Amino acid sequence: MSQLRDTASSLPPGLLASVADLREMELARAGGADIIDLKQPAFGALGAWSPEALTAAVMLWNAWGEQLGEAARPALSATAGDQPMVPALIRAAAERVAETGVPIVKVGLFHSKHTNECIEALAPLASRARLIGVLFADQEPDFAVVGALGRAGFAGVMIDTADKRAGSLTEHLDPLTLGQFVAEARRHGLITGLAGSLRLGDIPSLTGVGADYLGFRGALCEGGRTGALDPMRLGQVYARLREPTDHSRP
Ligand SMILES: O=C[C@H](O)COP(=O)(O)O
Repeated sequence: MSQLRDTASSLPPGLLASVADLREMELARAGGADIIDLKQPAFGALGAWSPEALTAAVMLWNAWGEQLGEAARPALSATAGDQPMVPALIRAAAERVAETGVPIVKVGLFHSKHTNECIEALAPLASRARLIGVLFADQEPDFAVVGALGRAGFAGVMIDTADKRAGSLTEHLDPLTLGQFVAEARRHGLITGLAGSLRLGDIPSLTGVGADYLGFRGALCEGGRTGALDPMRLGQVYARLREPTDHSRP
C-alpha cells in the first residue's frame, strides 16, 4: 500500500516489517509487507540507519515505483534513533532522516517532562515528511500526547516497547486500553500502529483492536530481533494477519 489506511476498516491490520539492510528490504517486499520500516535493531528500540544507507534505500524504493507502479510498492518509513528528549536534538535527528527522502519518519517520544516541547519542535517538519510519534508501552504512555500530535500535524502514532527485555506490548497493555488508544488517535485523524515484541499468538487479539498496522521485528528473525530476517517467519506473520480471527488459537 502506498497510502496507509486512514479510516476504520474491516480489513486486517497492515504488516509493518522492520528491516536492517537493503537485502532485508527486498525480502520484506517479496514477503508482502505493507510498510517497510528502516531500523537498525542493534542500536536500540528505534535504532537509526545511517544517512548514506537511507539514501540507498530511497533509491531502491524509487526503483520499485518505476518497476511496479507507486500504488503496488510498500510504504517506506525509517526511525530517527533512540534520541534524548531534547527538542533541538530530536528535531535534528528527524530532519536527518527526512532529508534523505524517506517519506515516513518515526520519532520516539520516550518518557519525559519535555514531550510537548519536542512535539512542537517537530511540527514544522510535518509539511516535509509524514511524522509518526512512537509512545512506549513500558514507560506508562500518556495518551494525552495523542491530541498534541494531531495538532502538530503528525500523520500517525504508534505504541512500541522501549526495553525489549521487559516484556511484549500485550504484557504491558490490555486490548481494552489499546482500543482506547486507537479510538483517541482516530479522533485526532491519526493512523495507528502497534508493536513491541509481538509474536504470532498476539495477532488474533490485536486484530480486534482496530489499529491500522501491526509492527514486527523479533518475530521475523532467526535468533531474535538483531538476527537476520527469515522469509519463512515473515510468511507466517503475513498469513496469520490475513486469517479470520479465532481467539482460541495460541
Ligand atoms: O516497529 C516495529 C518494531 O521494529 C518491532 O520490533 P520488535 O518486534 O522486535 O519489538
